[in-house]
Amino acid sequence: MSVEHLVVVGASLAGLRAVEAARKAGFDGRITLVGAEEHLPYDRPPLSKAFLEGDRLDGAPEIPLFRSGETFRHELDVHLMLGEPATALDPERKVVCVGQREVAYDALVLATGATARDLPGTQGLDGVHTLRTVDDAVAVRAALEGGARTVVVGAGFIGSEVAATARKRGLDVTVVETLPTPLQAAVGRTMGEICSSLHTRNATGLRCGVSVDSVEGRARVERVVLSDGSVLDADLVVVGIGAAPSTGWLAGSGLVVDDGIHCDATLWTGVEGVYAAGDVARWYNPLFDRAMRLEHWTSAAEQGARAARNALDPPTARSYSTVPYFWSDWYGSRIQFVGVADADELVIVDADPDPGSRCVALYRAGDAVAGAMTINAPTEIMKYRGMIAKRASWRDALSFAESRRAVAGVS
Ligand SMILES: Cc1cc2nc3c(=O)[nH]c(=O)nc-3n(C[C@H](O)[C@H](O)[C@H](O)COP(=O)(O)OP(=O)(O)OC[C@H]3O[C@@H](n4cnc5c(N)ncnc54)[C@H](O)[C@@H]3O)c2cc1C
Repeated sequence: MSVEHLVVVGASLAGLRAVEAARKAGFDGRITLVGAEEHLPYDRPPLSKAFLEGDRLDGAPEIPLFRSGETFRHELDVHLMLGEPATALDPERKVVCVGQREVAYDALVLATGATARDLPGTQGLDGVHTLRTVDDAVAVRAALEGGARTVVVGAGFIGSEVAATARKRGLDVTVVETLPTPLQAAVGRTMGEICSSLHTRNATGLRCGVSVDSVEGRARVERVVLSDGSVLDADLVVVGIGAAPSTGWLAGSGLVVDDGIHCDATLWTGVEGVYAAGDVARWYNPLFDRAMRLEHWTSAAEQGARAARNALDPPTARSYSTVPYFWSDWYGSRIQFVGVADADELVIVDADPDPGSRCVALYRAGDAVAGAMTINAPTEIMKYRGMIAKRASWRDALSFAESRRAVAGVS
């Protein structure tokens, strides 16, 4: 059956790319984009970076929108249903429920992303925030503008970026992390230690290997009590302890959901006409021969486009494979990572101890390069991404990295 109505649930990066790809592929049927937030699709990475720094005096930070409402309505010819979440999916009747309405589809792309995890016991306490949406970012930014003593819980990307921005504003900041180093889950312990030094060189307090016992205060947060008994005074607590895929509304739909919506290599859920993309999708990545769920900008964008094309024409569906890639900005340094960190060996090819200078590390799996991390070497990282995709040998990757070290050293 040919597709007359494409419905996309989740109006953010993956959902937007799905809509754009459908039109680019020449689809001239109806498209409906359903989004829980009232805002048009906007870009999340700036929310923990430039958006928190902004110095607009009118107190109205600009939302980093991808496209105007005009573009959605006229250029992309999309029917927008914003401000209300989809609450159920009935794949037998091919219907999505949004409030009291039923939206019938021929093809469906699920792009509902992820929701920030709360710190248990902090509900209802003013001054405690997660950072996932632009509304969260407005609240955090207002607190930073007020000069808050800031405690960040979790030294992952988002927590560390918030800490860097708060320090840039000259605020007193402490980051609390349960693991021995920041970013450990993503880049491993050794590279996590190098990331630690970015915090400590910038006078951010870093408390690793401890957890939060309680966050206390009357109506507002006043202090954070740690598992070693120490107490941090705080006006603002930003919780960056990860996100969970937004799948609750799919209960009873028959889709396989377990830490993400399970999909095959073509992003198909196994249910007729239903595909998934972005942070919510757990798909089989042929390049690594394993199922993955990524929370990275690049893969969310690419998956959105691929899922829509496949949903519109299942017989010609193509698989989506990728070398995972993310970046993060801390204190003016750009951290970039490609591939996977669970490797047999890590070699730090280049690590200059000076602040702001470059660092390059490679991860070996068997006799191939499986991952690479750089700090302040933006032109190099994509070379490693290409090598991982082509399954380049470890020897070749290492000799390339060494040759680049020589070049960087003399320039
Ligand atoms: C603060 C922040 C900084 C980041 N920085 C970086 C970075 O530097 N580098 C990087 O690689 N990645 C970064 N990321 C990750 C990147 O932004 C995400 O990977 C990307 O946004 C995922 O896009 P998505 O469309 O899959 O999901 P999301 O962006 O999470 O969007 C999902 C949308 O679906 C909506 N939704 C949820 N449930 C429903 C429902 N039932 N019905 C309708 N709508 C629903 C949500 O409200 C949301 O708008 C950052 C993320 C955040 C939050």
